[in-house]
Amino acid sequence: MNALDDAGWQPWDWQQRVAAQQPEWPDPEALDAVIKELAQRPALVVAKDVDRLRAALARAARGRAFVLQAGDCAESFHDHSASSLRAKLKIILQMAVVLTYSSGVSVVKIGRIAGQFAKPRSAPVEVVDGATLPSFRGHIVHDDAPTLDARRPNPERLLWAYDQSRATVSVLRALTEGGFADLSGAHRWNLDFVASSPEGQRYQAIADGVDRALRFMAGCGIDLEREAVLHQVNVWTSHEALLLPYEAALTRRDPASQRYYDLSAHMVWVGERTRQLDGAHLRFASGIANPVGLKVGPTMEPDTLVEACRILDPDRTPGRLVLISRMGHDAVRDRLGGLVEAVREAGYPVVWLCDPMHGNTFVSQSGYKTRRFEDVMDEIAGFFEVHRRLGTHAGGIHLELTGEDVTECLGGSEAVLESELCRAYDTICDPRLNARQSLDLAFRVAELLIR
Ligand SMILES: O=C[C@H](O)[C@H](O)COP(=O)(O)O
Ligand SMILES: C=C(OP(=O)(O)O)C(=O)O
Ligand SMILES: [Mn+2]
Repeated sequence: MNALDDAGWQPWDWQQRVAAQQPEWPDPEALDAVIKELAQRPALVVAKDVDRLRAALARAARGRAFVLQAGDCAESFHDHSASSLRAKLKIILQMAVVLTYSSGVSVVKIGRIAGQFAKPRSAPVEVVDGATLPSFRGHIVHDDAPTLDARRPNPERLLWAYDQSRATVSVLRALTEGGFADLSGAHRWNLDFVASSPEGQRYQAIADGVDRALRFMAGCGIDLEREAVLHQVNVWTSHEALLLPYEAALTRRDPASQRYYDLSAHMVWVGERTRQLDGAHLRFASGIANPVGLKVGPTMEPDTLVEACRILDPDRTPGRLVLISRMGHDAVRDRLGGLVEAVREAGYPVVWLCDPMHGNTFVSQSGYKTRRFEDVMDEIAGFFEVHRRLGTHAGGIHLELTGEDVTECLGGSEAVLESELCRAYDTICDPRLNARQSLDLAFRVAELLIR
């Protein structure tokens, strides 16, 4: 047992462990100054809302809700207009309506948003146009331009990421609490370039159905104005807790409960590349009261996963731990079952999500990092098959998507072809599903949910 296991947890004690995937900050004093500044800034979310998300996830752990966690691979400092945020929100709301309308299951909506800036990478360097450069690690670290100068880590960016996250949280709140997300407006969420497509028209029919249901309820004497659930929607925030100085600086002790909360987001997760049992990331995540996600890839062994559950959720609290399977479509049917069984036998009340993106990435002949829609769907289908066989709950999906009309993933009903990837390949990191592919996926997942 490590000496740390006996001591009380502290927000900075992860520093006694090895932290993988941290940038090499050229000026440690400048980083310290930024951390001190961040620690003085207001928290981005409040502990009460973190607890509400945990309660919602506890319902998913009991099989009573389905989680939709979605957003960019990496948020960008160059693209955070209210209109692109609105488009992101629209597609998430549309997908949730499709899932709930078709299956009757309530959907917990979580954005990869308002803090999803830092990226772990497989290799420390990349070659761009013949030049060898430090790999791009997200705008919270450096710029993505392919020059040595742009790729130098700059700690000031932690403050810029905080500022952008704060603005994003406030636009999100205005949209979700100010009428935009009212169910009676479900027609308005159809994005222009989606509306005339087959998926858009299929969605339109559902929005008509929602209207009819609302009229029916009003006709039965239910005062719809007073039903808050119809007018206010929660879209919780989440990101990978990768840059531990940023996370620790925004970790605060709740005066009521005396527990520590990472108030940079409602939920954070530990990635596939930083989930070492004796590493700094698990140590940090073990002590915060937030719901915590853990990516579970194809090399994970059942014993290791059970030990990670013990570290992250020793009290077996429903809604605390979210296991995000990202096996790849060709491995999910072989690898997932043993892990689900081991966790169940050990008695951890986790929520299982399927991330069908990160195990299915490849580089196209034309040099674009991409994913096939059919592989993504096949991994989700395999995930449902495994849970159905074991009698456990397929708790949700974790996706990289955007509300924009991009061409980053191949296939889908509009069939993006390899030759078209160059038309609108706008991501700064991994390829995202575009709005039509995302809606198409929601219809297909709804069919899996009701089967
Ligand atoms: O999600 C983002 C990760 O940084 C990414 O999947 C790793 O990609 P890489 O293998 O290109 O580094
Ligand atoms: C890096 C990511 O995933 P993973 O850790 O599963 O590779 C991610 O979700 O962006
Ligand atoms: Mn990614």
